[in-house]
Amino acid sequence: MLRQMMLIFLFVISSAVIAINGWNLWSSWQRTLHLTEENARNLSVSLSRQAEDTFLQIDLTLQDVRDRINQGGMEKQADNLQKLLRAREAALPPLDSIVIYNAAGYPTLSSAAPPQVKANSADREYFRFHQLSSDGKLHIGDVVRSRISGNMVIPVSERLNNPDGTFRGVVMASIRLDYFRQVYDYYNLGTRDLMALMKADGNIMYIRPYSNHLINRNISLSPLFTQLLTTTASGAAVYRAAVDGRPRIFGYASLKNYPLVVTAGYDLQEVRQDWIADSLGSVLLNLVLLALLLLLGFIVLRHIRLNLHNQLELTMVRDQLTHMNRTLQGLALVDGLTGLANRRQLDWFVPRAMERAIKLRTPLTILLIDVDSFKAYNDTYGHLAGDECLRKVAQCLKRLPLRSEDLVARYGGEEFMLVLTDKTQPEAHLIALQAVRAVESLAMPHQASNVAVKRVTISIGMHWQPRVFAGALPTEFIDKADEALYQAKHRGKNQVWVSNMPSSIG
Ligand SMILES: Nc1nc2c(ncn2[C@@H]2O[C@H](COP(=O)(O)OP(=O)(O)OP(=O)(O)O)[C@@H](O)[C@H]2O)c(=O)[nH]1
Repeated sequence: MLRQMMLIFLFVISSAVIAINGWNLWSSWQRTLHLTEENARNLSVSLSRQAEDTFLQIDLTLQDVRDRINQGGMEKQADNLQKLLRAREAALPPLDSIVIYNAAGYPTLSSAAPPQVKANSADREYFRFHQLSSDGKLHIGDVVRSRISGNMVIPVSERLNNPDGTFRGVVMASIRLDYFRQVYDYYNLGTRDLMALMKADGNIMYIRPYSNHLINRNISLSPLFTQLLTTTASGAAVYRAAVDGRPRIFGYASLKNYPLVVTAGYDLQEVRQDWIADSLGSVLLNLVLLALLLLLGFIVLRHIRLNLHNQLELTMVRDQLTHMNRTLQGLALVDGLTGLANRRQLDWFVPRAMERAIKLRTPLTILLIDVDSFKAYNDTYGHLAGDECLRKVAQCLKRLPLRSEDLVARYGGEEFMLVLTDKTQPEAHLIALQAVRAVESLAMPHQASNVAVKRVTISIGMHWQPRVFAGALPTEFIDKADEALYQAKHRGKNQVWVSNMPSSIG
């Protein structure tokens, strides 16, 4: 029972420790995910603001140049425009150059003097865009390598119109890609974490970690464009990056005024590794505590088992001793030849029977039984046959209708005694007569007997006492029965003689 309780206790405690730790780990992981999503979202919003500012400054510069050209023409204010372009380039760090192209695609004015005639841009995507589109909006083109500076740049441009609305050329400000490298490197991120500036159509403009072959790659099939941006302008989510298929915790934000999107993604595996490294200490500590608890539990269990084992052994030894004791007691109280109670038991029993009779005021009877002419039997049939004869007489006496309170015992030699409790005199007498007849009925031949039937017979001296009074001695009873036995023998044997009776009832 104790063992089962201990096992249940250990099971419950270990399950509770494991469950609590599991729960803690799970909530800690959920917290980490949530915090990382928050960080990613904040970072992407911050990057989008920075990009918004950068493009706004360029936008305003281009609008200014366009307005001046529209108002005063190109040729008249060429010098002033040239100065303006240089001043703006110097004032705006992201700028690589500002160039004004004519309708044929040749640079007519540039912040980088002198304008290179060879650097024709008529084939550029942004140039063709403005050639075809007359809406006059700011256009952010694909990343290109500048034919003026040789740098990778993002061309931001506006269309220039003749007074009649026909295409006059393009004013283009190029932003150095390197500028975004500087900005993005400012943030201390892991090697697999990712930041990207993209056009709203999914074209990558800048990506960190930088990879040349990813520039201008279109990832419009990424969940960012197919799902997330269709519902919210900014947010966070876990998905596989389109560029390398690695799962990341992404934050994303669209720019308010420009068709651009910024994402910042924390590598899920790195986040998990950091989280594991952080949690490992407490997990190990808990595991060690659990192991210690289990160890302690099993030591206690072992002690319980040993104690139970010892107790079991002690019980077995006790039972064996009790059994041996009973056997010894039995041996000490039983007559070896006949299996009846022996003299020792009889000596103990008679006073108890007397006490009981005194207490209950019931009669008590003693029958003293003697095998007739037994010396002659021994002499005739031998001592062993004599033993066998005694055994048979004993069995015969055992079969008498006695109660558990009565006792039949071997009194000594060829003599037996019957102690009958709570019997009326006729009842006791009847039992005595039954005993005499039963032995005679055994029909054991006894040629040397001086009893006429020439069989083994017994004589019984009976003493019946209606009341036993306090102070009476066992010997008084036995003596009376002995006297009666004497009478039975004297009067011809094979009969019962009742003490104080005038004649035997044979
Ligand atoms: N075989 C055998 N004989 C025993 C045992 N105990 C006593 N005897 C014998 O029993 C006989 C008793 O004989 P006695 O006391 O002279 O009396 P009896 O011959 O029976 O004559 P009555 O009593 O007058 O009939 C003795 O010879 C004992 O040796 C015993 O355990 N086994």
